[in-house]
Amino acid sequence: MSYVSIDRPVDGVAVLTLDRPERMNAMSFDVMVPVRDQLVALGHDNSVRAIVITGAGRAFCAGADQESAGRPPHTEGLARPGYALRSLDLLEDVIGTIRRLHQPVIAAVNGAAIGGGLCLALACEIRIASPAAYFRAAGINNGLTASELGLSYLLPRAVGSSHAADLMFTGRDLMAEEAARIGLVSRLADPVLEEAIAIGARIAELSQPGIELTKKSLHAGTAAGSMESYMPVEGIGQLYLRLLTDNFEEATRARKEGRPARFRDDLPR
Ligand SMILES: C/C=C/C(=O)SCCNC(=O)CCNC(=O)[C@H](O)C(C)(C)COP(=O)(O)OP(=O)(O)OC[C@H]1O[C@@H](n2cnc3c(N)ncnc32)[C@H](O)[C@@H]1OP(=O)(O)O
Repeated sequence: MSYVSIDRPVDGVAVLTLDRPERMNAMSFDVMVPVRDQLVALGHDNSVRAIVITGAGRAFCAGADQESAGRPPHTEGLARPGYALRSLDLLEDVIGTIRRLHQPVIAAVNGAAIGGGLCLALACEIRIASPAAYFRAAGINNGLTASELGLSYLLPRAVGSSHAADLMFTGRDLMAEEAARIGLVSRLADPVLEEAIAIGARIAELSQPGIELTKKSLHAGTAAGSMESYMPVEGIGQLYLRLLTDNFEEATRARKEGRPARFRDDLPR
């Protein structure tokens, strides 16, 4: 039984669906090990230029699996704190994998995104939501800390420290419209998956190294100590593509000729 499916609805775009709707796509080992492995495999597939993550059924992802009976696989001989840590390691690995992929990842949030599900959405570079979606920093409701899987790093950067604190201290539900208003998601769309695939298709048309370097600099720039120290790094990326591809000249020609640019990323000078 596989709880993850991969589709290729259009050239260059892969859709990974968490597919355990009866458990609201909660993050059990048997869901998240294949999620991690499939993401790594998509990362090595050069025909995939953008990845969409969504959930089957009513939820995007209900966070940590609260119903798994017994011991997760590969944890024989470990006491409970030991296998709880292994479970966290796996989820952190998924979040880190998304950030390390060279392709942009788009969260198509179709319903509840709770606890780790919120973190999964936040790890994606682009988040869009269905009007039915809602979000909850649920760790605090479960007697734990709301800080998990990068939330205290990612959420304030997405919505600002005041909104992040409001959500993390109260564990309240953030409905789709408010999520769009405070910038947690960039668009609301119905059907959300169709819109996410269209965004992926647009990305797939563009220069691949340009997109890859943009992803790297988006993350490095967010973490940089100062704009002045970071601008030269951005500049090196620009120069690298300017010197190694013909894309800038092609974009200029295309603009003058009133046609879409045809980027070729395989032109060594
Ligand atoms: C490191 C990471 C930490 C974390 O992620 S902490 C956060 C852990 N997650 C949660 O606290 C969420 C708990 N779940 C809920 O609050 C609600 O559920 C939802 C908001 C997700 C959905 O509510 P509704 O639409 O009313 O559906 P329903 O009847 O509660 O759930 C449908 C079925 O899904 C199962 N389910 C829901 N969440 C989880 C989960 N996290 N782990 C395992 N199963 C879950 C339920 O039990 C139920 O199943 P059945 O129909 O057999 O009663």
